[in-house]
Amino acid sequence: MPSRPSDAIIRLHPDFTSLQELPESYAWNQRDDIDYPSFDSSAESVPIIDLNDPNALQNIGHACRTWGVFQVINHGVSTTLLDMVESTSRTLFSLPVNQKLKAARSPDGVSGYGFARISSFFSKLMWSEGFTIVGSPDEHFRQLWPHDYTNHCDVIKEYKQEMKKLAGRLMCLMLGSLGITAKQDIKWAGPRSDFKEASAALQLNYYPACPDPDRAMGLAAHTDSTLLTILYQNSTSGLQVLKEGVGWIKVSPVPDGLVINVGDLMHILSNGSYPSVLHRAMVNRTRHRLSIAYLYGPPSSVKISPHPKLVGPTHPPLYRPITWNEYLDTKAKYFNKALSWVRVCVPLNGLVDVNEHNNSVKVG
Ligand SMILES: C=C1C[C@]23C[C@@]1(O)CC[C@H]2[C@@]12CCC[C@@](C)(C(=O)O1)[C@H]2[C@@H]3C(=O)O
Ligand SMILES: O=C(O)CCC(=O)C(=O)O
Ligand SMILES: [Fe+2]
Repeated sequence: MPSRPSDAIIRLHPDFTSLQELPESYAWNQRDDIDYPSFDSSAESVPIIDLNDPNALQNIGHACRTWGVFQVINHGVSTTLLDMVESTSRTLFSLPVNQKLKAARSPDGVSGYGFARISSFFSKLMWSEGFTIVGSPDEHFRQLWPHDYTNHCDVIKEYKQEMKKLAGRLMCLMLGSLGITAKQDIKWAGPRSDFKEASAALQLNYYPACPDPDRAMGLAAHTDSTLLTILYQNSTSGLQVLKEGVGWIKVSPVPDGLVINVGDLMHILSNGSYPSVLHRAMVNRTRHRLSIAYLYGPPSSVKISPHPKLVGPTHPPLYRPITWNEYLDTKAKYFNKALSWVRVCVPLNGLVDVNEHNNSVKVG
């Protein structure tokens, strides 16, 4: 037993660069995660959608229905900004462990440095570090870089602003492809349909190079509790998505592309038409990997429920109304079974939700 709480934190946050071999606590057996075959992009690949394409709305609808994930190009976010946010993230994770721990996420907090939140559902550790930003990054960044935090804060603030614009645009397209008009049908979209009151979190993920990548896990399979997630990944591949009936498919990085995941709240809002996507991150032997997830949801007071336009006598509402915070609490308790807990009717195709996988059992 560690004698002080800080020992426990340090034990869980090793200096990855000093490890020449994979410690047993990081060695996953296949059965520890969702066990399906993996394919590279030559088998089938996640759709890449050009937002300038006149058919973007239809293409997005098709991708959401069949994949729950797609990549976008020509999205309007500048390469310079993407480079800057990547550089800030890399600088952050390169700090000495003791410095990063000054901005550690508190046990009951959301923001700050820490290991993957979903770790508590697994007995094996994940080969990654994370930093969550909810609201302003100022306080935590001042702890990390007492003398020059302002530039890094500015980069994060600008990135969040640009992501919010893009997320609003994607909401209009995703809802539009379901026959829902943001302006008329979604009250909280606001008079300009810009979803100004939306909430969001930014999650920086770092996956160091790993001596034994085949036995390690960067981030275990999960769905995001969001309406949608916008993920930037650097040029090292690692993200995989589960395609029902096929297996794990690699999402290869596309220059300046952004990955869009359908989250659980969109699954609920669409009454199951757009299923949230199960995804995970694998690691690499020689190259580190960085990803930056913009997790986007409704304002805290808004209850998300199946949209009335998608509900009728033959399509009963499958989920009960729930706020984002209530859903996050459900997720923290039931993990990948959270959607089933919000379900009001027995699924038409059997007894479990499409995303419910029996992987929340402690292993090892
Ligand atoms: C808004 C949030 C979604 C998230 C939990 C959080 O409060 C902040 C971090 C998010 C994240 C990122 C990595 C995967 C994930 C499952 C996790 O453990 O933390 C998601 C959470 C989520 O979408 O449920
Ligand atoms: O690193 C990745 O590719 C996935 C990250 C992710 O799923 C998340 O932050 O929710
Ligand atoms: Fe995710």
